[in-house]
Amino acid sequence: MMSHPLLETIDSPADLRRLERKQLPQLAGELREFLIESVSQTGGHLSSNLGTVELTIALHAVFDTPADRLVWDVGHQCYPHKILTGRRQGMDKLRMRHGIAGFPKRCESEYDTFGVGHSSTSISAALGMAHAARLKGEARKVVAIIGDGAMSAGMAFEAMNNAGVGETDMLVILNDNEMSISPPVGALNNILTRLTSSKTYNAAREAGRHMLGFAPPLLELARRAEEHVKGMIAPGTLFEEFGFHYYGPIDGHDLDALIPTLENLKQLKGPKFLHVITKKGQGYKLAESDPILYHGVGKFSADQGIASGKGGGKLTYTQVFGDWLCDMARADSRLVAITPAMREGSGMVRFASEFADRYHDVGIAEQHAVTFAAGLACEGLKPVVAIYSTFLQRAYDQLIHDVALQNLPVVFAVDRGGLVGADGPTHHGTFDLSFAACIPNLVVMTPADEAECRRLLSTAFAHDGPSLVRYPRGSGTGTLPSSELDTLPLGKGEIRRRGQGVALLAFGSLVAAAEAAGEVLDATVANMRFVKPLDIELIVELAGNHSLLVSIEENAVIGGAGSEIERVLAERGLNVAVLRLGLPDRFIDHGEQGQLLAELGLDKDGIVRSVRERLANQSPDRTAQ
Ligand SMILES: Cc1ncc(C[n+]2csc(CCOP(=O)(O)OP(=O)(O)O)c2C)c(N)n1
Ligand SMILES: CC(=O)[C@@H](O)[C@H](O)COP(=O)(O)O
Ligand SMILES: [Mg+2]
Repeated sequence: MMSHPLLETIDSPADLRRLERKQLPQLAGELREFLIESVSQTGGHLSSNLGTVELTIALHAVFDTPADRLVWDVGHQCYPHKILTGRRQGMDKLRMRHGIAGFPKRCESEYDTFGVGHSSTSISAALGMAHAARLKGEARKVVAIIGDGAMSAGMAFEAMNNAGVGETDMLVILNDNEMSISPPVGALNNILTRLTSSKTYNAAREAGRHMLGFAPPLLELARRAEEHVKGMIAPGTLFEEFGFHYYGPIDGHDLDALIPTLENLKQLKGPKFLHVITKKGQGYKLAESDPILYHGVGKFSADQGIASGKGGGKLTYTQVFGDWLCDMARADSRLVAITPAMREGSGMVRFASEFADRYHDVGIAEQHAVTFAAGLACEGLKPVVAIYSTFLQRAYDQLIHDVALQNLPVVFAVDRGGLVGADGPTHHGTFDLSFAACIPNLVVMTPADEAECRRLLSTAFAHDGPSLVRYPRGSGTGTLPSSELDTLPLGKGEIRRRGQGVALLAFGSLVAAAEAAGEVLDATVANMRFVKPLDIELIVELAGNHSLLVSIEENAVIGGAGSEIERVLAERGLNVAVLRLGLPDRFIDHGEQGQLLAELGLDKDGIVRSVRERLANQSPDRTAQ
């Protein structure tokens, strides 16, 4: 690591506030350099953090943090904030087991005012904090910092709608870098582009400094500034119509514009909206020219950049889905595909270019994505919603009310099911089997490997009703899918191995670990494939000739597939011992996927251990069969 003499003197924002204004550009330079070095060694979110260096310095310089509240949206741009709030040295374990989290986390620091990872919560949370401050008679300031992508979500507008009618003091900063993970979409993006590309923007960049940049007489100046900016940029922006006082756009990399503007805004009352223009990847040429590639990175060489694909890597489930989507689209013209702003992560880049008119990126709008799919299905199309498990949580009512209740044939390709690793508890997809299994009409499938994933996607597509195929982040056993679009029988599992006494009933990502454990235990191993409809015939058969049934799933053990198996057995009066293995009733921290599974006893050794312990404690009348 290079030395960062000024940055190394900053252990808290109070240290930063002691610096002279003229030292801040040097601090920004060192902070940016430190970010590139440290993220290249740990992996993490890079482009967004490079874009918020100056904004973060300005916020901590102007506001009295932690008494004043900074509320970051999504939180993937919070590394400069972490570094300046006493966690610089923790950056070498960023997102690693027992290291600091990749997102703001209340239990990690008093400066992390709101836990986050999902987008578009900041304005609501900040409004709540601002109301609380008013009710408690506390003079603190509250600032929400939200990106242009996150701003497109319904939740952000629900909060604006609520905040704009009152006089509650709060500042919303729109960090507009004209990017979501992929290029931004939608009408809001067009509005922002008009605001920032108008002829007056360059003038406004200068004017922003002059109008809000010098203090006395502050209120008079600010009032004039407000009117002036409003009139100069646009006669009435969308945000003003919501009841916010709109300022900007200003250059979010210019500390001389940011600091005086924030100082003045800090003293104005009511809901305020500051539009800041930044560049994703700022200051690191490679990330500036490919902010998508550098949005979320693994380890890489800071000098050389991310090595271009060498090929030969294991096929991921995401790629299996992406290939299937293109093949199925070619075979069936009714297929349309929808992503809520996750084109790259969901494996849809090729589909988007080959089937542009059947591809819909709806922005960060999971609820809309699902109901939009329902509408398409009503008219005879076959929508495929590609969505991360954790983000589907946002659209639970839409899944039930708009899709399942009307028995509409929408396919949910649910990626990142189970533990996702470094993103941690905000992003683990560990509840979907529980929340999907209880929905009538919905078929719920868990492929055991990549080849089966493709076949279950085809099965889902052929099914005349709602269906969900849930697969994990990364690769599985490496079983290569065929190029066919063949299907599997609905609600039928398979026996992978016949053994004695114990039957392991495994779902999806844990079938391979169950098979390995089955070898050690000489147990029967079933690949259950379907959480709904469960293969009841298979369960009854296994209950008849084994003394212990063990359900194994990468999902909350409460309400998951194992619970369903127990329910089926109880309903039929089958008295066989059941051990349910799955995720415990607590949130699982960040860490490497395999390591987390091992710690939770969901790898081969853990399964063997749990089964042996259970057999050792099992009463003799239940082990007699
Ligand atoms: C509810 C939800 N949906 C999707 C995501 C995935 N996601 C994380 S960052 C991001 C883009 C956010 O864009 P923006 O707010 O403009 O921030 P930027 O990446 O440009 O810094 C998306 C889609 C998420 N975190 N939460
Ligand atoms: C912040 C966010 O929500 C995304 O950037 C997420 O971290 C992507 O996860 P994957 O790396 O699994 O695509
Ligand atoms: Mg953005």
